[in-house]
Amino acid sequence: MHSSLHVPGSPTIFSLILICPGGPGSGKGTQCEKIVERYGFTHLSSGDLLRAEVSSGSERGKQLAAIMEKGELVPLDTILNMIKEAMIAKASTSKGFLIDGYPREVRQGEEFEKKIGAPCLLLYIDAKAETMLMRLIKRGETSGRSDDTAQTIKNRLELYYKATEPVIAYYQGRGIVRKINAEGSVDEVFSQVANAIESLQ
Ligand SMILES: Nc1ncnc2c1ncn2[C@@H]1O[C@H](COP(=O)(O)OP(=O)(O)O)[C@@H](O)[C@H]1O
Ligand SMILES: Nc1ncnc2c1ncn2[C@H]1C[C@H](O)[C@@H](COP(=O)(O)OP(=O)(O)O)O1
Ligand SMILES: [Mg+2]
Repeated sequence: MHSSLHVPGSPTIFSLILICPGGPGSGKGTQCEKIVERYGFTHLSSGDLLRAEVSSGSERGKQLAAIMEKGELVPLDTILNMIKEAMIAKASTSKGFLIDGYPREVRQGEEFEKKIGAPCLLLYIDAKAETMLMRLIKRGETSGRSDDTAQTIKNRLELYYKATEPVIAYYQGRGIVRKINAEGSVDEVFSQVANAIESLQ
Protein backbone atom coordinates (compact mmCIF):
# COMPACT_ATOMS: atom_id res chain seq x y z
CA MET A 1 0.00 0.00 0.00
CA HIS A 2 1.22 3.54 -0.66
CA SER A 3 3.34 5.16 2.03
CA SER A 4 2.13 8.53 3.22
CA LEU A 5 1.41 10.86 0.34
CA HIS A 6 2.56 14.44 0.57
CA VAL A 7 1.42 16.88 -2.05
CA PRO A 8 4.09 19.65 -2.17
CA GLY A 9 2.78 22.70 -0.36
CA SER A 10 -0.06 20.85 1.32
CA PRO A 11 -0.06 21.81 4.98
CA THR A 12 -0.04 18.31 6.43
CA ILE A 13 0.88 14.79 5.44
CA PHE A 14 -1.94 12.29 5.03
CA SER A 15 -1.69 8.63 4.26
CA LEU A 16 -3.49 7.49 1.16
CA ILE A 17 -6.72 9.16 0.10
CA LEU A 18 -9.45 7.37 -1.82
CA ILE A 19 -12.48 9.31 -2.99
CA CYS A 20 -15.86 7.85 -3.77
CA PRO A 21 -17.94 10.05 -6.05
CA GLY A 22 -21.28 8.90 -7.39
CA GLY A 23 -24.87 10.03 -7.66
CA PRO A 24 -27.36 10.26 -4.81
CA GLY A 25 -28.59 6.76 -4.11
CA SER A 26 -25.86 5.08 -6.17
CA GLY A 27 -24.67 3.14 -3.12
CA LYS A 28 -21.62 5.13 -1.95
CA GLY A 29 -22.40 4.84 1.75
CA THR A 30 -23.18 1.13 1.52
CA GLN A 31 -19.93 0.37 -0.30
CA CYS A 32 -17.90 2.57 2.04
CA GLU A 33 -19.17 0.60 5.05
CA LYS A 34 -17.94 -2.62 3.40
CA ILE A 35 -14.60 -1.05 2.51
CA VAL A 36 -14.09 0.02 6.14
CA GLU A 37 -14.96 -3.50 7.32
CA ARG A 38 -12.40 -5.14 5.03
CA TYR A 39 -9.60 -2.57 4.75
CA GLY A 40 -9.94 -0.47 7.89
CA PHE A 41 -9.83 2.89 6.12
CA THR A 42 -11.25 5.98 7.85
CA HIS A 43 -14.63 6.70 6.22
CA LEU A 44 -15.61 10.37 6.06
CA SER A 45 -19.04 10.99 4.53
CA SER A 46 -19.66 14.64 3.71
CA GLY A 47 -23.38 14.13 4.23
CA ASP A 48 -22.90 12.51 7.64
CA LEU A 49 -20.62 15.37 8.76
CA LEU A 50 -23.27 17.87 7.67
CA ARG A 51 -26.12 15.95 9.32
CA ALA A 52 -24.12 15.88 12.56
CA GLU A 53 -23.83 19.67 12.40
CA VAL A 54 -27.57 19.93 11.70
CA SER A 55 -28.45 17.71 14.67
CA SER A 56 -26.19 19.79 16.93
CA GLY A 57 -28.87 22.49 16.67
CA SER A 58 -26.27 25.16 15.91
CA GLU A 59 -27.16 28.28 13.92
CA ARG A 60 -24.89 27.01 11.13
CA GLY A 61 -26.69 23.67 11.29
CA LYS A 62 -30.01 25.38 10.72
CA GLN A 63 -28.64 27.11 7.62
CA LEU A 64 -27.19 23.87 6.31
CA ALA A 65 -30.47 22.00 6.86
CA ALA A 66 -32.35 24.58 4.76
CA ILE A 67 -29.91 24.04 1.88
CA MET A 68 -29.84 20.26 2.12
CA GLU A 69 -33.58 19.79 2.20
CA LYS A 70 -33.73 21.56 -1.17
CA GLY A 71 -31.11 19.20 -2.52
CA GLU A 72 -28.64 22.01 -3.12
CA LEU A 73 -24.90 22.05 -2.39
CA VAL A 74 -23.72 23.66 0.84
CA PRO A 75 -20.91 26.27 0.56
CA LEU A 76 -17.60 24.79 -0.58
CA ASP A 77 -15.52 26.17 2.31
CA THR A 78 -17.96 24.83 4.88
CA ILE A 79 -17.80 21.22 3.74
CA LEU A 80 -14.10 21.34 2.85
CA ASN A 81 -13.14 22.64 6.30
CA MET A 82 -15.34 20.03 7.98
CA ILE A 83 -13.60 17.26 6.04
CA LYS A 84 -10.15 18.72 6.66
CA GLU A 85 -10.74 19.01 10.41
CA ALA A 86 -12.02 15.43 10.52
CA MET A 87 -8.96 14.19 8.61
CA ILE A 88 -6.50 16.06 10.82
CA ALA A 89 -8.22 14.70 13.92
CA LYS A 90 -7.69 11.13 12.64
CA ALA A 91 -4.43 11.55 10.69
CA SER A 92 -2.16 10.02 13.34
CA THR A 93 -4.07 6.74 13.58
CA SER A 94 -5.62 6.43 10.12
CA LYS A 95 -4.64 3.71 7.64
CA GLY A 96 -5.98 5.89 4.87
CA PHE A 97 -9.03 8.02 4.15
CA LEU A 98 -12.15 7.12 2.23
CA ILE A 99 -13.93 10.35 1.31
CA ASP A 100 -17.61 9.78 0.47
CA GLY A 101 -19.74 12.44 -1.20
CA TYR A 102 -16.95 14.91 -1.91
CA PRO A 103 -16.11 16.45 -4.42
CA ARG A 104 -19.54 17.22 -5.78
CA GLU A 105 -18.25 19.79 -8.28
CA VAL A 106 -14.91 20.26 -10.04
CA ARG A 107 -13.83 23.31 -8.02
CA GLN A 108 -14.27 21.26 -4.85
CA GLY A 109 -11.74 18.81 -6.26
CA GLU A 110 -9.32 21.65 -7.05
CA GLU A 111 -9.64 23.17 -3.56
CA PHE A 112 -9.24 19.77 -1.90
CA GLU A 113 -5.87 19.32 -3.57
CA LYS A 114 -4.73 22.83 -2.65
CA LYS A 115 -5.70 22.48 1.00
CA ILE A 116 -5.44 18.76 1.76
CA GLY A 117 -3.81 16.49 -0.79
CA ALA A 118 -4.17 14.47 -3.98
CA PRO A 119 -6.34 11.34 -4.07
CA CYS A 120 -4.71 8.14 -5.31
CA LEU A 121 -7.88 6.33 -6.36
CA LEU A 122 -11.35 7.40 -7.46
CA LEU A 123 -14.05 4.77 -6.99
CA TYR A 124 -16.75 6.07 -9.28
CA ILE A 125 -19.98 4.36 -8.12
CA ASP A 126 -22.03 4.47 -11.30
CA ALA A 127 -25.76 3.66 -11.33
CA LYS A 128 -28.53 4.58 -13.75
CA ALA A 129 -30.83 7.51 -12.90
CA GLU A 130 -33.84 5.22 -12.53
CA THR A 131 -31.89 2.92 -10.21
CA MET A 132 -30.82 5.85 -8.02
CA LEU A 133 -34.38 7.20 -7.99
CA MET A 134 -35.79 3.82 -6.94
CA ARG A 135 -33.17 3.33 -4.23
CA LEU A 136 -33.66 6.82 -2.81
CA ILE A 137 -37.45 6.43 -2.68
CA LYS A 138 -36.98 3.13 -0.87
CA ARG A 139 -34.38 4.63 1.47
CA GLY A 140 -36.72 7.54 2.14
CA GLU A 141 -39.24 5.09 3.65
CA THR A 142 -36.91 4.52 6.60
CA SER A 143 -34.11 7.14 6.50
CA GLY A 144 -36.20 10.02 7.80
CA ARG A 145 -33.90 12.25 5.73
CA SER A 146 -35.55 15.48 4.61
CA ASP A 147 -33.71 15.15 1.26
CA ASP A 148 -35.16 11.73 0.42
CA THR A 149 -38.47 13.23 -0.75
CA ALA A 150 -39.66 13.11 -4.37
CA GLN A 151 -39.01 16.77 -5.31
CA THR A 152 -35.65 16.95 -3.55
CA ILE A 153 -34.54 13.67 -5.12
CA LYS A 154 -35.36 15.19 -8.52
CA ASN A 155 -33.31 18.32 -7.69
CA ARG A 156 -30.40 16.22 -6.45
CA LEU A 157 -30.30 14.03 -9.53
CA GLU A 158 -30.37 17.10 -11.80
CA LEU A 159 -27.55 18.68 -9.79
CA TYR A 160 -25.57 15.45 -9.94
CA TYR A 161 -25.58 15.36 -13.73
CA LYS A 162 -24.88 19.08 -14.01
CA ALA A 163 -22.17 19.54 -11.39
CA THR A 164 -20.88 16.22 -10.08
CA GLU A 165 -20.51 13.95 -13.11
CA PRO A 166 -17.95 16.42 -14.63
CA VAL A 167 -15.75 15.64 -11.61
CA ILE A 168 -15.00 12.22 -13.14
CA ALA A 169 -13.59 13.81 -16.30
CA TYR A 170 -11.45 16.11 -14.15
CA TYR A 171 -9.57 13.08 -12.76
CA GLN A 172 -9.89 10.81 -15.81
CA GLY A 173 -6.62 11.94 -17.35
CA ARG A 174 -4.58 10.78 -14.36
CA GLY A 175 -5.49 7.12 -14.69
CA ILE A 176 -6.83 6.91 -11.13
CA VAL A 177 -10.54 6.52 -11.94
CA ARG A 178 -12.09 3.05 -11.49
CA LYS A 179 -15.67 3.00 -12.78
CA ILE A 180 -17.77 0.62 -10.67
CA ASN A 181 -21.02 -0.70 -12.17
CA ALA A 182 -23.37 -0.19 -9.24
CA GLU A 183 -26.45 -1.80 -10.81
CA GLY A 184 -26.00 -5.25 -9.28
CA SER A 185 -26.35 -6.54 -5.73
CA VAL A 186 -24.35 -4.99 -2.91
CA ASP A 187 -21.90 -7.91 -3.02
CA GLU A 188 -21.56 -7.82 -6.82
CA VAL A 189 -20.70 -4.12 -6.59
CA PHE A 190 -18.31 -4.69 -3.70
CA SER A 191 -16.32 -7.35 -5.57
CA GLN A 192 -15.52 -4.70 -8.21
CA VAL A 193 -14.61 -2.23 -5.45
CA ALA A 194 -12.27 -4.74 -3.79
CA ASN A 195 -10.54 -5.47 -7.11
CA ALA A 196 -10.00 -1.75 -7.67
CA ILE A 197 -8.53 -1.24 -4.20
CA GLU A 198 -6.31 -4.30 -4.47
CA SER A 199 -5.01 -2.98 -7.80
CA LEU A 200 -3.36 -0.23 -5.69
CA GLN A 201 -1.02 -2.67 -3.96
N1 LIG B 1 -26.33 -2.57 -4.81
C1 LIG B 1 -27.49 -2.18 -4.22
N2 LIG B 1 -28.64 -2.80 -4.55
C2 LIG B 1 -29.81 -2.41 -3.99
N3 LIG B 1 -29.92 -1.43 -3.07
C3 LIG B 1 -28.80 -0.79 -2.70
C4 LIG B 1 -27.53 -1.12 -3.25
N4 LIG B 1 -26.59 -0.30 -2.67
C5 LIG B 1 -27.26 0.52 -1.83
N5 LIG B 1 -28.58 0.22 -1.83
C6 LIG B 1 -29.65 0.90 -1.07
O1 LIG B 1 -29.90 2.09 -1.80
C7 LIG B 1 -30.04 3.22 -0.90
C8 LIG B 1 -28.91 4.23 -1.20
O2 LIG B 1 -27.69 3.63 -0.79
P1 LIG B 1 -26.59 4.54 -0.10
O3 LIG B 1 -25.44 3.65 0.24
O4 LIG B 1 -27.21 5.36 0.99
O5 LIG B 1 -26.20 5.46 -1.35
P2 LIG B 1 -25.56 6.92 -1.40
O6 LIG B 1 -24.69 7.07 -0.16
O7 LIG B 1 -24.76 6.89 -2.69
O8 LIG B 1 -26.73 7.85 -1.44
C9 LIG B 1 -29.95 2.65 0.50
O9 LIG B 1 -31.27 2.42 0.96
C10 LIG B 1 -29.23 1.32 0.32
O10 LIG B 1 -29.64 0.34 1.28
N1 LIG C 1 -19.36 17.84 -1.19
C1 LIG C 1 -20.51 18.49 -0.92
N2 LIG C 1 -20.67 19.78 -1.31
C2 LIG C 1 -21.82 20.45 -1.06
N3 LIG C 1 -22.90 19.90 -0.45
C3 LIG C 1 -22.78 18.60 -0.04
C4 LIG C 1 -21.59 17.84 -0.24
N4 LIG C 1 -21.78 16.59 0.27
C5 LIG C 1 -23.04 16.57 0.76
N5 LIG C 1 -23.64 17.76 0.57
C6 LIG C 1 -25.03 18.10 0.92
C7 LIG C 1 -25.85 18.08 -0.37
C8 LIG C 1 -26.35 16.65 -0.41
O1 LIG C 1 -27.55 16.52 -1.17
C9 LIG C 1 -26.59 16.36 1.06
C10 LIG C 1 -26.54 14.88 1.39
O2 LIG C 1 -25.28 14.37 0.99
P1 LIG C 1 -25.03 12.77 1.09
O3 LIG C 1 -25.38 12.28 2.45
O4 LIG C 1 -23.65 12.51 0.55
O5 LIG C 1 -26.11 12.25 0.05
P2 LIG C 1 -26.24 10.75 -0.56
O6 LIG C 1 -25.57 9.83 0.41
O7 LIG C 1 -27.71 10.58 -0.69
O8 LIG C 1 -25.53 10.82 -1.89
O9 LIG C 1 -25.56 17.08 1.75
MG1 LIG D 1 -24.58 8.45 1.23
